[in-house]
Order: sequence, then C-alpha cells, then structure tokens
Amino acid sequence: MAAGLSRCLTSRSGGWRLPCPIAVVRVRSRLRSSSSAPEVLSALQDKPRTLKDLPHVSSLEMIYRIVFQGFYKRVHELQIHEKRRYGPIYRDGMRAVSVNTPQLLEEVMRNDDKFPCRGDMSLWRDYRDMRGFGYGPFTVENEQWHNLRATLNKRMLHPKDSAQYGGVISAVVTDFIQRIHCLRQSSPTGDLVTNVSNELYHFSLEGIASILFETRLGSLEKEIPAGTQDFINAISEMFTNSLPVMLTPKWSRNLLPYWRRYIAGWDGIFTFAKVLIDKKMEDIQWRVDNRQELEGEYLTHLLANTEMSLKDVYGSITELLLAGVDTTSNTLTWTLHLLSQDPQIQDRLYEEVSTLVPADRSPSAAEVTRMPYLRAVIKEALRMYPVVPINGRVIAAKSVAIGGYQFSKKTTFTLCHYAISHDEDAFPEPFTFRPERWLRDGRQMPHPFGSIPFGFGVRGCVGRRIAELEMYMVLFQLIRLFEIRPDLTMGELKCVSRTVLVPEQQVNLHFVERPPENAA
Ligand code: HEM
Repeated sequence: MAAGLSRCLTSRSGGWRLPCPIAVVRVRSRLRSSSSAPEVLSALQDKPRTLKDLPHVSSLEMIYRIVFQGFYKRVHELQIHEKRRYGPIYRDGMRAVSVNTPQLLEEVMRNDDKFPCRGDMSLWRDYRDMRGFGYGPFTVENEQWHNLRATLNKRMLHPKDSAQYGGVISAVVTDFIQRIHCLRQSSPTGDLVTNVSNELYHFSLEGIASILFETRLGSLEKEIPAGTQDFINAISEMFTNSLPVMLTPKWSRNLLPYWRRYIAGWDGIFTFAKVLIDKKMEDIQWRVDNRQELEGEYLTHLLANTEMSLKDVYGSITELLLAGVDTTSNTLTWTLHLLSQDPQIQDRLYEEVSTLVPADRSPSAAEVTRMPYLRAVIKEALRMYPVVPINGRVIAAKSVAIGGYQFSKKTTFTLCHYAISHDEDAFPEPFTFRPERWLRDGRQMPHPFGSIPFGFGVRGCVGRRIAELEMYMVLFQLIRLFEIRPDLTMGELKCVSRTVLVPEQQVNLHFVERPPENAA
C-alpha cells in the first residue's frame, strides 16, 4: 500500500504533449549494401525504443495536477485522465514507467523478479526504525522477505488453509448480523443503518483478530471497546497523512502537522497490536508452563513453529492486522452500495443464496466458495473499486522489454490498476456493475490481467483466501436476511483515494427484512 502511494506520486503527473507511440516499436527493415537516406532512416528506426522515447511527465506537472488541479484525493481518476493524454505507457518525473492496459500489466508481472519489490517503502520503514519494531511482509525485502513469506503463507494462503477458519468467521458473521438487527431497530425508520463502512471496519477487525489471536475483541457488541475504535481511527490517520508526508520535504516535518499525525497514527496501530500480541504470549506461556497443548490460532503457530524474534513478530502481526481491516471492509461497503443500486442483480444473488443452502443453517466455507454468482458479485465490486487502486514493481534483476520498449535493470513500473480495470476494451461499459462478466457460462472471459485486485505472483496478497471467505460469508447472510436499499437522502456516492479507495461520504443503507417464509 505504501509503495502504491509512492506510485501515486511518481507517476500521477500532468503533462500536455505527446501522443502515445506504443504501436511503433521497431520497423523491421533490412539494410542493403548501398547507403541512402531511406536506408539510414530505416537503420535508425531499427533501434529499439527506450525509456527516453516515452511520453514524459515532469515532477512539477505532477505536483501541479495533484495540488492545484484537485487530483489530491482522486489519484485513481488521474490514471484515466493521463491514459487519455499519454496512452498506455509513459514516464513520470521520477522515472517510473506507468502501464495501464491489461496486456502491459501482464508483461510486467510475467517479468517479475524472484524476490519481487513494490518500490520504495522507506516511509513505512522510517517509523519501524524510529521505534525499534521489526519489518513485516510489506516492509521487508529480498531473501528475508522470501523467508518471512514462506512462514506466513502457511495456514493462510491455500484455500484449504482458509477453510479451517470457516467456524471462526461464521461466529463473527453471526455477531455482525446481530449488530445490524440492533442498529436498524433503533433507527427512526426501523431498518436504516448509518455509517455502514464503520460497522464493516469493526466486522473486519473482529474477523482478522479472531484468526490471528483467536481472541474476540468485542467490537461488535452494543458497547464498542474504546481501543478498537481508536485502532480504526489510527489506521485512517496514518493513511490520510501519508500523502502530505510524501509530498513535503523532510526538513518540514517538525514545522507542518502531517508528520506528527502520521507518526501518531502508526503509534496507535502498533500500541493496539502490541497489547494483543503480549496478551497472547502470556497466555501461550501459561499453557506451556501448565503442559497444555499448543495449537489453534495463527500467532501460536508462528511462535511455536518458527524462529521469529519478538521484534519481527510485532512487525509482521501488526502489518497483517492493518492489512485485514480497510481492505475487506471497504470492498464490502462498495458491494452493498452497488447491490442497493441494482435490485435485479440483488434478486439474482438472493436466488442463489436462498436455494443452494437450506434456510435453517449457515453455509460452510466450502459452500460459499462454490457459489458462482456470489463470487462474481465480489469480483465485479473489486473491479469497479479496486481497494488498492495502484501498485508498483521494480524489476531489478534484468533488463526487460515491455510494450516494445527496452528498459534497463532496476526500472520502476507503476501499475495503474484502476485505469486497467476500467479499460473499455477489456470491460465494455466499464462503469456499469455487471457481475455476469465473471460467470464461466460459455461467454468470453475478460483478460486475466484486466482485474487483479489481490496482485499477482509470489508477492501477491497473503490474506486473499481469508479476505474472500470473510466477504462471501457475510454477504451471503446479509442477502439471505435483508434486501439492501439505498438511503435516498444521500445523493451520488463518489470515491476518494486515501491510499485505499474509500467512499467520499458516510454510507447509510436500509436493511429491509425479507418476509419470514423466505428468511433463514
Ligand atoms: C479485499 C481484500 C484485500 C485486497 C483487495 C487486498 C489486496 C492486496 C494487494 C493488491 C496487495 C499487493 C499485492 C502485490 O503487490 O502483488 C496485497 C498485499 C498484502 N496483503 Fe492484501 N488484500 C486484501 C485483504 C488482506 C487481508 C485480509 C490480509 C491479512 C490477512 C492481507 C494481507 C496482505 C499482506 C501482508 C500483503 C503484503 C504481502 C507481501 O508483500 O508479501 N490482505 N493485498
């Protein structure tokens, strides 16, 4: 995410000049023995194109666009804006190469290094160095990253690993539904839930914490523990202040408020995680002292089966906790919003969830992951609102040819996921919510790199399977019980980029109970 942010800055810039030369790569011509003007031209054209042949955007243009043209909170829209101006591949003022078609994205990802790198993570590392915490999966690089991922992947990455958390997630979903019941009942209309995103932040936090620590935080209870809301606010503070911290010079850190707020955000995040980790470790120690079996939660697995130092455990678990909150919650907010706008799609989803699992029981992890329309709805929501709208890769090991241009080692690429997943060739009517695009019912499937919301390859999202399971399970229950309707007083809902894509305003939704004969 931080690298994504740095990509925002390195490639999101303005400029007004060049048409895109992507189609012109090499003119294959043979030199004849006698020299003439056309032949010399031909020989020159035969030279492979390089970085310096790309359309170029300067740093000043970039700052102008972000600060003065109002793209500060809409860097995802700037991707589309710049794609129209410069074409599918161009260079920004920081020498990063922006790519914004599925084909180019595929070329970059297929050339990825053995130890992929998203880019400069120094902003995140500065905090850890300052406070003496270890690096987690986002911040560590090279061989060390590889070893860490080998450890973290276990019990998380494979679908059968995540299925083991089905029971834990199901319990969290039950509490969430209970909370929705309470909130709607206490609303003036009897069915309105206000600030749905915040409710979903609590759901996601409760979900990821119960997986990592097998501890219930109580953030779905009637009275929410103060610490959980503080943690959610701290994440928001850190993300919100990241962009101004990156835009302003280091020397201004003590003069402007952003750095202090950014650090306060991280302090809040680490303080909360550290309390949970320390508590769990005391519990594990007690079990060891009392010769009780050590099994169960993810953290126990890390501590019992690996050589991780305490410092690194703090670093990794905190990053996992952080990554597990804003991602699934915002995706669910967007999904519910989209469904509320389209009763037909919602009816079709209801038909699936109400027929494939008997009404008197909850679905298993295996059942929800087999529901094609449910999966398609989430996939389409992630296409329209990729929670990580921008990402990066530094291809360090070798020089590569991308889009017909030759790039030297260590070239940084900006992956414009928002523009790519709204590419008209890959997704006709890209701003229309159409889950059917993803159904394997004989239709032509979209380009495989058209929408890769969890990234790709060995550095792809470690929490993907857990995230999907959480989202399928809660969406299943919500749709089985309620018809989601928009709050007509809200007006058009826009999204803003706060490192992750979030709704610009508070989202309220009506959860209208379905008739009892149809409900669970
Ligand atoms: C809708 C939910 C989610 C989305 C869309 C998402 C998306 C992403 C993306 C795009 C990346 C970068 C991948 C790349 O560079 O190729 C990533 C990395 C990561 N995600 Fe997620 N994520 C989600 C949920 C989660 C959850 C629930 C967790 C925690 C269990 C998590 C933990 C991580 C971690 C630790 C990384 C860094 C991996 C590394 O650098 O090795 N994510 N995620």
